[in-house]
Amino acid sequence: MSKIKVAVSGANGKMGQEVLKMVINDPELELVAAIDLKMDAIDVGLVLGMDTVGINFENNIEQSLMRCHADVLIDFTNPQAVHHNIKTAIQYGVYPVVGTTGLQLEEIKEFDRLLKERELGGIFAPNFAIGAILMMRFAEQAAKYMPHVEIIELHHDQKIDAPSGTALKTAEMIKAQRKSIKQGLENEYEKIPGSRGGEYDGFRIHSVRLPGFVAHQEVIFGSQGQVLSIKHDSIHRESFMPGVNLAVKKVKDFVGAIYGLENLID
Ligand SMILES: NC(=O)C1=CN([C@@H]2O[C@H](COP(=O)(O)OP(=O)(O)OC[C@H]3O[C@@H](n4cnc5c(N)ncnc54)[C@H](OP(=O)(O)O)[C@@H]3O)[C@@H](O)[C@H]2O)C=CC1
Ligand SMILES: O=C(O)C1=N[C@H](C(=O)O)C[C@H](O)C1
Repeated sequence: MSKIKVAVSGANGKMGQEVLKMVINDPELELVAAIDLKMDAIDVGLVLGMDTVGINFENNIEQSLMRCHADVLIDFTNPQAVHHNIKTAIQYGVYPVVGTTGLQLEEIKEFDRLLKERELGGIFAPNFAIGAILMMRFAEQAAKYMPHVEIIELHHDQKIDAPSGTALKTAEMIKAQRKSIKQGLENEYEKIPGSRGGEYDGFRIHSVRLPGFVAHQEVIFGSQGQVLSIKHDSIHRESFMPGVNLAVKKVKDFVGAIYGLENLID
């Protein structure tokens, strides 16, 4: 069986480096490009602290995809870069697997249309950790019975977007399960603006950013005389790798955009 040729964008980032290791160590995958803006002509292995692997970092996605004939592009960049990278992948007939957060639902719909035009699949997953997928699923179920809810997500202090993609996806799943409720007192007020967090469909999302954290989320449900807490912790970025690996291996089975890893693991 031929190997799946993989290009990685955001390859020198925190997630990108973890993805490079995962791809290099999987005999079914072949790393064909490592793209990152400020990196050029340095062997990937040297940056990862390994032996050379024969693939140099590149900083121009168009030139890179034209050269490398990748099957799949894995993108972990940032909300500003990801749109262009996905469009470029589709243009070159490459299947995108996207972990970058900050994309709007409207943008994913637009990618769905572009992917279908080219008969390609694409996977857009705000979180690739199986535990996080279960946490979201359990929260979705709980919202039917305990509709009063708040989300607290906690991340490292290098994270640019808030709330996290995971918190937004959880909020969308909760919204689909309950009638909108404007939670809290009518006349509650904030002595410091933002104290009650961001509002989504009448409930609150709180974002904590501190050194020491990786990626964590707690969904808290409250009703008469009881609270239910559903919590997930990614304590290392390797937690995301089995999900990314699965997405790379399954993306060619789809046409159009798949939003959420849960759609791959039923
Ligand atoms: N879906 C999931 O399971 C997960 C998603 N994420 C998401 O992944 C994204 C990346 O996270 P993280 O690795 O922590 O971030 P980092 O900032 O560590 O990495 C992003 C990398 O992308 C580079 N970059 C910026 N613009 C481009 C471009 N146009 N082309 C190629 N590379 C570019 C950056 O370079 P420079 O630093 O020079 O700007 C940087 O090296 C975030 O959106 C985060 O929310 C994170 C973890 C899990
Ligand atoms: O930036 C991160 O680190 C993470 N981003 C994703 C998100 O925004 O949900 C996934 C995970 O939480 C880590």
